Amino acid sequence: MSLLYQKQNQEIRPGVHLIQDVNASNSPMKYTAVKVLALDANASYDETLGDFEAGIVVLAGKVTVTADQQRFEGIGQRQSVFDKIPTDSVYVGTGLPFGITAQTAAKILIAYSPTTTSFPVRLLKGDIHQIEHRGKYQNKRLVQNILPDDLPFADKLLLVEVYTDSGNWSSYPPHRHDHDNLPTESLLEEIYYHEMQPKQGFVFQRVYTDDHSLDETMTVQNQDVVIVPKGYHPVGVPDGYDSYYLNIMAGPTRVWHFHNAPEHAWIIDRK
Ligand SMILES: O=C(O)C[C@@H](O)[C@H](O)C(=O)CO
Repeated sequence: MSLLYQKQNQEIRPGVHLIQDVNASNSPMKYTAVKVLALDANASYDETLGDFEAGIVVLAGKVTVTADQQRFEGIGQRQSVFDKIPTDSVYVGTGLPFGITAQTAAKILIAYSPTTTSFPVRLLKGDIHQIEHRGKYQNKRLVQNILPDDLPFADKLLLVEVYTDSGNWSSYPPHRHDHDNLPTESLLEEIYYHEMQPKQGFVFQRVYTDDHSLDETMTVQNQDVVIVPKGYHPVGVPDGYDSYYLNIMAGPTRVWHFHNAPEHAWIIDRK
């Protein structure tokens, strides 16, 4: 089973390019799926959700999103994810149609999670995001929460953006969230959508379980996806390149309680 999905570029409608499409038909993921689209200016994409909720994240550019008779005009806050400005997103509940029209060239990520419980359509403006600076030494990262577990706007989906500067590590020390053992640990699948700056860069991501029955280390390039059905999932960023990733998490219960690998937990406690 490969956990790495290299970027594609397939024109699926005029001006709409499919960069990633990872779902239950081409992966072992049960709770999470993702689509990444690049839209030329004025291009449109639409879809009707089945038993899924979705988070439409405007990674870059400006778009108009319509959903359930609501219209969000000109949303999106940045030209590139590396502007590091919190962006706008739209939550769309189960069974609803939605449409996206690009006002400028745009890049969109659509995160999905299967559910039959529908929440109202909601615009998640970038300026409501909680920003966190985590870690010390070469373990520093900037976190922009889009749909964290303390915002009760979705049934399953959790969405977060993470910036890791050149030479640093994130999702580190290694942690897992694959045991359904609340309140200690929650079972959450996770999908990583990665970008790098400059874009010829690469990062390394390891996904492994305690018994090493799963232990893969991947070279990840711009616009690749890594799936984490289970296990620890640290990311290392080489010197000279900055990393961005967007995490989609979902599982039986919408709460993020993780377990740090005990042998590496000392990394957090350093003075
Ligand atoms: O803090 C980080 O480095 C980001 C990670 O927590 C990342 O969002 C993740 O792995 C969530 O489980």
